[in-house]
Amino acid sequence: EEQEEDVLRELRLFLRNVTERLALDRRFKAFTKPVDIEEVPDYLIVIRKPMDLSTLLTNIDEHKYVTVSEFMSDADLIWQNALEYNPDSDPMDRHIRHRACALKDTVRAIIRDELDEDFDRVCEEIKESR
Ligand SMILES: COC(=O)[C@H](Cc1ccco1)c1ccncc1
Repeated sequence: EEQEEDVLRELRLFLRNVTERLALDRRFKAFTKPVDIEEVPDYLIVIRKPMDLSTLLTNIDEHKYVTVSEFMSDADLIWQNALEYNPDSDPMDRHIRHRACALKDTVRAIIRDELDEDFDRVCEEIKESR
């Protein structure tokens, strides 16, 4: 009902704010747009589900997420894909993996510090009811 749509609107505002703050962080520049398949032709062979911060924003606007947990599953793909596609010991791979780990830790810290657990529970109840 209307109260539920008010809750999901607030969820989208929270998720947009988190995602935009990540996209402004210079460490996460490589994660802001999809990996360029022309530049990296084997990327889709290795990575089954590409994800990036701009796609998270599109998903939010398309009402794809009813809970923070659903958002986190896609957000986690960004750093997981980077660790998987860039596993080597060369400095470039180590650099993107360091940034991937920083992204993982930063998302978790923001959610821990800023997501109200009662609000999250209401979102989970809406999800269960649908
Ligand atoms: C999330 O970004 C990536 O996984 C690409 C993969 C990539 C390899 C070559 C071109 O792009 C990346 C970008 C910047 N620095 C390292 C790797």
